Amino acid sequence: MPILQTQVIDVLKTTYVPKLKKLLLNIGSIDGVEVIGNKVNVALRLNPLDEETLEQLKQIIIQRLTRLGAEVVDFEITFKETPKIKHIIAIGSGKGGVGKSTVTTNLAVALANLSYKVGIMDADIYGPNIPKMFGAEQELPKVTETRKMIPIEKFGVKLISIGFLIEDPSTPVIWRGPLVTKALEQLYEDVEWGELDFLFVDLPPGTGDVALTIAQTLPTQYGIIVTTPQSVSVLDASKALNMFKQMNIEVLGIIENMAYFKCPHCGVKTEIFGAGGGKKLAENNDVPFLGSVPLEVQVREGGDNGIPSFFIEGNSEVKDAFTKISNEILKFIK
Ligand SMILES: Nc1ncnc2c1ncn2[C@@H]1O[C@H](COP(=O)(O)OP(=O)(O)OP(=O)(O)O)[C@@H](O)[C@H]1O
Repeated sequence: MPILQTQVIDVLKTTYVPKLKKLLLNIGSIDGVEVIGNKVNVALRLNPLDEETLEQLKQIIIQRLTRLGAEVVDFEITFKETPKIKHIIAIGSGKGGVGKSTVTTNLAVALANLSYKVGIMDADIYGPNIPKMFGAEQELPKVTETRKMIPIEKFGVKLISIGFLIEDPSTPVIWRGPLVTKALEQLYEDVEWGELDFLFVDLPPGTGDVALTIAQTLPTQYGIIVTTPQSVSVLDASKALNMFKQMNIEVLGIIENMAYFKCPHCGVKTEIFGAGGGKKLAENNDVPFLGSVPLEVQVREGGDNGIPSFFIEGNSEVKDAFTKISNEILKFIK
């Protein structure tokens, strides 16, 4: 019986990579398969692998193709270049609307302002807000000769978002499972990030598929949780925190957003969403409390007008809050 190309592809699709316990297709792609009589040529493009794992992987493929009748198996393996990023920090929240994108935006510009090389990957593919927060909605990333996207640069931060690539950001993206995985992989791997000190990943709210995919496809080291002081938000935030822990992502800490409102006329502080929820969450879980950000009209206006509130003149409490939180982060990682 002649060996069919489709049979070889089926074998490759169902091959697990030893040690990593991932399917071959989770760490790369099949570039080509050629069958000439009993000889099979396999071309693969993979994430970098150590020599031992690569050798074991080849042996597994050879064994399985031998069972199909192959007598000679030749490999042509190329490796993907992985981005040169020192620290990947995922920003999550339990509930939507607590200010996760606002916090991501302002932390990124605060660190860029300290001369760090910073990027944001907007992984909120169901509601990408980062382009709007940076006033970059009309931008379209250029593509290099090697088919990599060049991030849009605003306020010293490199940005990639699905929002740049869909025609109408108000139309919800209704992708599921494998398409989401592919899109997230591309938003990370097929981007000319250059060298970065920090890549912030703005996750969708909650503990769904995207967060899991990020943990599996990106070498995410750290997580930050954003919550309001309100008890429902804190309860959901604790689920997000546990999700990070289960995925072996080190929790850098909790940020409490919309912590209080200071009346611009009389200076009285009102704790609209209650007080201390974020701090308590941090204490109960033995993770650092990174700081509080006040509720301010300028923050909302900045988000709507595409100017990060860190840059708004006279907006010192918010700027101070983000400066302090950035310094806390830098204490843990540099
Ligand atoms: N500290 C703040 N003061 C005033 N407005 C704020 C503050 N933080 C966030 N906002 C506003 O609240 C709204 C929601 O914020 P944002 O989009 O950052 O939340 P999110 O948690 O990323 O939401 P989601 O992920 O559900 O889309 C925005 O209009 C934003 O400008």
